[in-house]
Amino acid sequence: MGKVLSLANLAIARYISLTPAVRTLMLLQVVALLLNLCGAFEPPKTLRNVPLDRSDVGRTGLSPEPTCGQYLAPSILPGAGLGMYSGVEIEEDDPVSYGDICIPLIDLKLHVGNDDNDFYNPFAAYVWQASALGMIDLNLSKDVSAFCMGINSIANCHLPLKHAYQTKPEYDPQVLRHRHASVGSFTPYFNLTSFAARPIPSGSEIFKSYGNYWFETRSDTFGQQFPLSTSYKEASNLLEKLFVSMKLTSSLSASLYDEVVLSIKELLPSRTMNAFPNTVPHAILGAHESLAAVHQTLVIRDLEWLRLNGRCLDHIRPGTSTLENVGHGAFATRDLSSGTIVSASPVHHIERAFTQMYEVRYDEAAKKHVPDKSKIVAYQLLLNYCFGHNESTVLVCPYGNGVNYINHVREHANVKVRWAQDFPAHQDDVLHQATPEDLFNSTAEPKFVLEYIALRDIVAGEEIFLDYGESWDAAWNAHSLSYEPFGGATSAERYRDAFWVNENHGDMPLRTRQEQIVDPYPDNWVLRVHPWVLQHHIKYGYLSGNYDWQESDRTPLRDDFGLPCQILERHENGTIPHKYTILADTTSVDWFETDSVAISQVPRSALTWLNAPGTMDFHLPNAFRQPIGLSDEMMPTQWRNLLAK
Ligand SMILES: C[S@@+](CC[C@H](N)C(=O)[O-])C[C@H]1O[C@@H](n2cnc3c(N)ncnc32)[C@H](O)[C@@H]1O
Repeated sequence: MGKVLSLANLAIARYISLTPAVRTLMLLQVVALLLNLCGAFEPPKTLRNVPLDRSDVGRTGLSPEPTCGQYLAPSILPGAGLGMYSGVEIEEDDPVSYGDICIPLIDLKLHVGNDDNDFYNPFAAYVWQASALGMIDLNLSKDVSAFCMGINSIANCHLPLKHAYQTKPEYDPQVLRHRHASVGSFTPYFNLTSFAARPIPSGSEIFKSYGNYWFETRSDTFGQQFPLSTSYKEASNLLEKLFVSMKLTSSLSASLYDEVVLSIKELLPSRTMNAFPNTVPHAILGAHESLAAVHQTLVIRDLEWLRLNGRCLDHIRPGTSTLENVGHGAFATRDLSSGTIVSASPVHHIERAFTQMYEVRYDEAAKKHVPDKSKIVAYQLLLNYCFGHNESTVLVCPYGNGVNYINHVREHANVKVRWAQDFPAHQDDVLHQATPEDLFNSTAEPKFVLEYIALRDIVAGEEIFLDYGESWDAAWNAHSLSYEPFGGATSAERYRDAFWVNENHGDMPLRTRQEQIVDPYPDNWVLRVHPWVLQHHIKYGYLSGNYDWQESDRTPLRDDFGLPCQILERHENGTIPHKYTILADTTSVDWFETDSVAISQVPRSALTWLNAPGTMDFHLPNAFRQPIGLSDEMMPTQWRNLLAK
C-alpha cells in the first residue's frame, strides 16, 4: 500500500502543475491506477482439463484439404526465430494443432550438470514441467521436464495474446514388458492437443503462454522493463478509464495521446508504460475491446506470403502405427505428390553425451545423489528421436509438428530428409563451417532446419515411413535378436503399469500388509496417500472429503506425489469402497517429529498407486537406444569428429 500512496502523492504534485484538460485525464488515470493496484488480479490460468474428443484427433481447426492449414515461418516477433501460423480461421475451443508427442527428459541436472548446476541446456526454453502435464515419474530428484515436439515447442509466447491452451498428453499403458524387444524404446505420452483460447484469424501467428516467470528469468534478453501480464492488465484498465469513461474515442489527437501517456509515465511502472499501444487507433481498440485485440491486428501475415515463405505443417498427423509394437506413427492428411515438402522441422543440435545417464549413488555426507561419470548405464529416450551418425558426436533433434512420429521401414520409405533449401532459418553456411566444438560452445538458438520430402506420390491416410539407415537397421536387428526381458521373463510377467491400474481399477479393495505376505502386489507398485491427509489428520484429528488426486483423473497433483504408505487394516463395515487404516511414511516430512504415523478412516480415493522410482519402461537399462541415421550426404565433413578414433 506504501507504493500506492507514494504514487498518489506524485500524481497530486504533477496534477497541480498541469493544464485543466490534462488534469482531468490525470485524475482519471490516478483513480484507475489506484483501483488497479488495490484490486486483486486474476491468478494465471492453470492448465484446463478438457476431455479429449477422439473424433477431434487428426482434425485440427485446420482447413479442409488441399489447402494448408498451418505454417512454419519466421516469427513476427523480432528475435523470436521461427513461429507457427494458422492458415485458416479457428474458432474458440477448437483444436489448434495435431497432438504433440512428449518425451520425458530425466534428471538432466544430475547427468549433464556439474556441481554448480550451471550447464547449458538447449531444451530449457522449450520444455514444460512434466508433472504439470500428468507425466509422473517418481525418479531420483523429481527433475523431469517434458519435451513436447510440435506446437508446444514451436509456438512463441506473446503475453498479451494467448491463442492456445493444452490439456495433457494421452498415456499408453506399458504392456510390452515381457512381450517385445521394443519395450521402452518409444514414449508412452502422445497426442498432447492444444485448443484455441480465443478465435484465431487466418494468417495469424499462434502464441502460447509460457507464463511471466519465463520472461522474468530472462531479463538479460528481455530487459527489466519488458511488460508482463499484469502490465497489460494495468495498461488495459487505464485505457478503458480514459477512453470509455471520457468518451474520447474520436476526439483525441495523436499529440494529446502522447502527452497523456508521457504525463503518466513517471507514475507507472515502466513495464506498464511499455504495455501501452503506440497509436491512438490502437489505444481506442484496446480501450473498447482489449489489448489482445490490438496485438492480434499486429501478428497477421499474408497467406500468400506464408505459402511462399513458410513450410506447411499439417500434411501429416499422428495415429496408431500400422507396424506392430512400435507405438504411434505419422499419416498423410491429404494426397501429396512426389517431391512435396511433407513437413519441415527446426532441430536442436546437441552433443551425444547430453543423452548419457550414469550410475548414481547417494552421498551421505553431501546429502545428495552423485553420478559416477565413468559408468554410463543408460541413454535418455530422447536419443531415439534425434538424428546422428556413427562418426560424429553431434545429434540433431527435430521438434516440428508430427515429424517425431515417423517410423522406419527401409523398403517402404515414402519420405526422405534433407537440409532445408531456400529457408532463411536454416543457416547453411554455419552447417558447413561450424565444428562440433563451435556448436557445443555456443549457447545460441537452433540454427538448422530439416525438410521431409515425398519420394513418390502419397495418398491421404497412408502411413509415412522414413529409412532410418543401415546403422539403425543393424542395431535394431542385433537388439531384437538378443533381447531378453529385463530381470527375466517371470519378473517382466509380474510387471503391471500402476497408472493403468489406477485408471481401470481405481476402486479395487486394497490388501493389508499382512495379506500381501501371501499375495503380494507387483514389485513396481508403490502406494501413496494424498498429501493433505497427513495435514488434516494433525490439524483436525479426523479426515473429511474424498481427497481425489485430481477431479477428472487419478494422476497426482502437480509435483506433490503424497507420502508412501502401507495398509494396516481394511474396514469392511458395509461401505464400498472401504476405508483403511494406513501407516504413512513421514521420513521426508521435515516438520513431523516421527518417521511414520498411523491414520485411520482413510478413504480409498485418497490412496493411489504410482510406478516405483526408475521402473517405467523408458528407464529399462536394456531398452533399445539408437539415433535415426543422418545419411553420409547430409553429414557435414567437419562434424565427423569420431572418424580418426
Ligand atoms: C522417432 S520415433 C518414432 C515414433 C514412435 N513410434 C513413437 O510412438 O513415439 C523412433 C522409435 O520408434 C520405434 N520404431 C520406429 N520404426 C520402427 C521399426 N521399423 N521397428 C521397430 N521400432 C521402430 C523405435 O522405438 C524407434 O527408436
